[in-house]
Amino acid sequence: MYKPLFVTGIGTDVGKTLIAAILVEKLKCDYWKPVQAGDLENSDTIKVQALVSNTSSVFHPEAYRLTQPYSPHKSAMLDGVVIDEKSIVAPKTNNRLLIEGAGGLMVPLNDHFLVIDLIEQLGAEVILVSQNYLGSINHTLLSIEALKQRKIAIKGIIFNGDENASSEDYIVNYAQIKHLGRIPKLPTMYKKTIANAGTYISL
Ligand SMILES: Nc1ncnc2c1ncn2[C@@H]1O[C@H](COP(=O)(O)OP(=O)(O)OP(=O)(O)O)[C@@H](O)[C@H]1O
Ligand SMILES: C[C@H](N)[C@H](N)CCCCCC(=O)O
Ligand SMILES: [Mg+2]
Repeated sequence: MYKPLFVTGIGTDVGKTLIAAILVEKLKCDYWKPVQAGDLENSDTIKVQALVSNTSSVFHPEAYRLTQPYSPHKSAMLDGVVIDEKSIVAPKTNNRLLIEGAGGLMVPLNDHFLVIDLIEQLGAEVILVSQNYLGSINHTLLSIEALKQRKIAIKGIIFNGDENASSEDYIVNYAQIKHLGRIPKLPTMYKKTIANAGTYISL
């Protein structure tokens, strides 16, 4: 049986949800976002569901649905709840499960438990989403360093947006991880665009 795939990023807003949709469609796997902070009426689960065409992927309900768009520990506090990591248990499925985190790896879920701890708890392997901007080499290598320190398996890295071949080469050569592909800026967010974008990723 496959380990779950955990899609994390070098920060928030780097394109995890978009890339999760492309992967769910490509692999026909299930999708689960354990903690949604804010945007409940247009959650990441709703977005991915709207972009996926196949009918075998199952979209599992979030463990925590928080009303405010902040770091989950703060959103939880504002809603008067405390996220209990023991209650975040992967949904049962016979299909491969893709999990999307919130923000990057060191984002807190409560006062002692971070997204990276959740990846370990779930026994998942990681796909890291990076974007090319000035400063992104540092953010990317720090993320990889944290994963390696915990001996978390890294399936590879996907770059999102404009190409920067020299940065991408530096990162994969230095960190010795697999370049799984790059998703260009997509002009439209239709199901067909997402299905076609699967060809940009080797997995
Ligand atoms: N390759 C792309 N082409 C066009 N638009 C993109 C691309 N990647 C991301 N976007 C847009 O950028 C925004 C942020 O992307 P996305 O929601 O996937 O980020 P995220 O990493 O999932 O954020 P969060 O931490 O909130 O979960 C969205 O509006 C998304 O549609
Ligand atoms: C609300 C937002 N869309 C994300 N899901 C949460 C991002 C938390 C980032 C926290 C941080 O790194 O400072
Ligand atoms: Mg997202």
